Amino acid sequence: MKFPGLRKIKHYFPVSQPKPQLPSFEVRPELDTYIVGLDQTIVDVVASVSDDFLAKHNIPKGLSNLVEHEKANRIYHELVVEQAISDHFAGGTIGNTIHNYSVLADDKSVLLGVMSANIALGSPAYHYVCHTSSKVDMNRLQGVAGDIGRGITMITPDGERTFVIDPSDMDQLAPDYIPTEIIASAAAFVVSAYPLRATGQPIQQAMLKALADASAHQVPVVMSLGTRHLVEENREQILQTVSQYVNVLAMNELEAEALTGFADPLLAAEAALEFTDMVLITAGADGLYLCGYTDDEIKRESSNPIKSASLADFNRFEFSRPMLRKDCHKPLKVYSHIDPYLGGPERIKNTNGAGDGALAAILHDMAANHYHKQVQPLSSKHEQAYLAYSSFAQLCKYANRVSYEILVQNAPRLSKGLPEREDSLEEAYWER
Ligand SMILES: Nc1ncnc2c1ncn2[C@@H]1O[C@H](COP(=O)(O)OP(=O)(O)OP(=O)(O)O)[C@@H](O)[C@H]1O
Ligand SMILES: Nc1nc2c(ncn2[C@@H]2O[C@H](CO)[C@@H](O)[C@H]2O)c(=O)[nH]1
Repeated sequence: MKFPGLRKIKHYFPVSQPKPQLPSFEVRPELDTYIVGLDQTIVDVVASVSDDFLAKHNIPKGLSNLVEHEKANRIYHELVVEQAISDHFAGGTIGNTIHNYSVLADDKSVLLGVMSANIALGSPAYHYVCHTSSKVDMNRLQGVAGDIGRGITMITPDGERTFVIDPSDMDQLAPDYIPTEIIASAAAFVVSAYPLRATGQPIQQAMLKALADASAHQVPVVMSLGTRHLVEENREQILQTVSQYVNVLAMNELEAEALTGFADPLLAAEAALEFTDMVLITAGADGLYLCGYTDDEIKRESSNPIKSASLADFNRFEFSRPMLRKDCHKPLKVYSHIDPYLGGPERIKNTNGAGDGALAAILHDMAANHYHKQVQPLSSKHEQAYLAYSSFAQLCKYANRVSYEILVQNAPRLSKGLPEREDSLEEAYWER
């Protein structure tokens, strides 16, 4: 476990102690710190297209559109003929998130989903496996006869990405392949709302089983919302699932509006905190917001400039550490916001996965807290039951930094961790 982007070290974080056992790629619940993600396994087929191409095929821009196999095939072959396809990347919003977690934390994660039982060279499954970190444990995947999903990722000249999803066998994950004992010892369980649109498919039951397992074992549940029209079309079901199971909700500002009715991210976060414990809202060129709860008795005042927007002085207590609402004697809502790192890259060719990257950073910090608590249970860092190692403000810095890295490398999965020298983000970030 690498330390998640540090300020000045005040607490001992034992990362250099050698592990007593021989290393193993398979997760060992009693020994390892890891997170578990459940996803529809998807390979992203990346192509450059014009806005006219989207209009011609009647594809709403910026969204993830589930289409029937015939239509996806027609579009795919047209792109092949036009030589518009530039790459195949492993994708899936949670696959990306846990891969990025494993790269950032330099530690293990477990992927639950399906995989083609026989992988042919150049097949979607082949590309998926080639582009996934070896620290992502794929031993728990369910083998299927057909292909994993194919997500045609169309990048328009403005850098926006639009998906056409051809599911193939990606929704065949059965509840029998949910390993309760692995989820029970995880530092967090992460899932997206996408399976909720796979009506009548086995993955819905599998997801419910995993959510129930995580809740039963007090494993924090993290959910990302996916795409705006998914939220519009399944709003009631999502609200019910979030209220029942979810501790950390991640979404962009469009999804937040579809869920809460508020276009303003702070008001959307305030509303969402009525049914979950922490909210990450990414807002493109406006940066990101992280909001949640702390106990009024241990709140910490920010030394950053105090900002007002739709809520007055909203970031006043952003130096507090997040807690579950149920663990606070007197819950206080805390809000933090950050502008894009260095104002964002000079030129953005592809925004795909920037939000997933931010969530991976939050998960790293949550897992670091879990790790630290296991090895330093008497540390003052654990006098209260905190959800993360760092403060809201520090989490924002880290998440924002990771999103930037995804944007500059034009791919949703990190190929390497953040530069060592930036393990102290403070100097590198704030003084430029
Ligand atoms: N145009 C931009 N300029 C500067 N920073 C940006 C821009 N777009 C995105 N970012 C950075 O990336 C983060 C996440 O971006 P965004 O809100 O687009 O995520 P998203 O829509 O959830 O993405 P995805 O679903 O593809 O993962 C932002 O919070 C910001 O830090
Ligand atoms: N699981 C899942 N991921 C998706 C879907 N549509 C787009 N994505 C992924 O979202 C990622 C970007 O956030 C891409 O890498 C896509 O593969 C979907 O329907 N299900």
